[in-house]
Amino acid sequence: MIELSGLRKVYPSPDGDVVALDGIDLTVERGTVHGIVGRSGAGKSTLIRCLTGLERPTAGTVTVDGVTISDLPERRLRTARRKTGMVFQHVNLLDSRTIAANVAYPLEVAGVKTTQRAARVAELLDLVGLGDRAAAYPAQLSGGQKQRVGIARALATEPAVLLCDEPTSALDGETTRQILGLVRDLRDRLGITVVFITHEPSVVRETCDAVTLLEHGRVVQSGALAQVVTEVGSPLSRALVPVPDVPAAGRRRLVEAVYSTGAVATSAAFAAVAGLGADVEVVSATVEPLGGVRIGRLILDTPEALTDDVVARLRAAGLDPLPGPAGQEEVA
Ligand SMILES: Nc1ncnc2c1ncn2[C@@H]1O[C@H](COP(=O)(O)OP(=O)(O)OP(=O)(O)O)[C@@H](O)[C@H]1O
Repeated sequence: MIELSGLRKVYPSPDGDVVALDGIDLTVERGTVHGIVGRSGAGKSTLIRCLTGLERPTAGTVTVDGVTISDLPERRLRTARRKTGMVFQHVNLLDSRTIAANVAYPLEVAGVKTTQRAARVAELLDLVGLGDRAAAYPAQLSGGQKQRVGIARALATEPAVLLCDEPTSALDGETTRQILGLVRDLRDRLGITVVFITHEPSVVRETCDAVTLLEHGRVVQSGALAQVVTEVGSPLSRALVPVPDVPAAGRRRLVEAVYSTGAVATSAAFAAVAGLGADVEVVSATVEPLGGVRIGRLILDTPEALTDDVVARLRAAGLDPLPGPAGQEEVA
């Protein structure tokens, strides 16, 4: 559905070139929600702008729904952009227009006839749960309702892809959950492909089917959510299934272990840990619900001499263990 190949974007600046994207290869499967995470400046927004065609890559290709948009001339790009809807953190609605007229706007621009427009707008407002607010004005809506209008407007031209740039970061917890529920619902009902930029691990856990971590314009880790969280010691496993900090002082050798209840029940994992004996201490742990299973992450404090045995026994019990570096370093 979305194919990025060797995508590179360099911004020239008086202090030297800024490499925002440095050779990104990425596939986003049709009908999935794909999270893009990474620190500020990692290149997330640049990636989204390349997907919309607003930004021309310095090198590489961007293919959306079979069309290589990075090669298109400007005029054809304008039509191709209708295949991509965008939702931002702050919804820019036209205050003087009703909700219905805001959602109708992209249809007017696309030249859709008035009668067809009215039917489509009603359908879109129903889809986002605002069927009864068509005549309201933006000032009369809550932040979450405005975001729903933004989503309806983004879907007006029946895009194959919905690009979401931090759409929930200005919303409270409950409203965020409702908007994330709506995004999943749209994926299921419309089969739309969603690319979702976020800073929040909980948003990825609740919404994404797959996730990509960017750092300095490069892909550090990418894959199905269930897969990346069980890659013990990986940055996405640690970020998405966090455990409380382990103070380094007084520790012996730390062993990190991960399991999924898809393969090992928590009771079996705990029994394996208990079987290691009183000399092995659990210093931090969590069990996080994720995609219909639960993911457990444990940090064990182990006598140096027992480390190999602990690793072997945890592995035999179906956990993925990773001994930390010898010495006092943290692995949490
Ligand atoms: N128009 C531009 N001109 C010059 N440099 C830019 C431009 N846009 C982005 N950059 C630089 O490219 C790099 C990636 O920026 P980008 O905005 O894509 O990161 P980001 O991951 O979206 O960050 P944030 O989470 O803070 O929005 C940064 O070093 C940024 O300063």
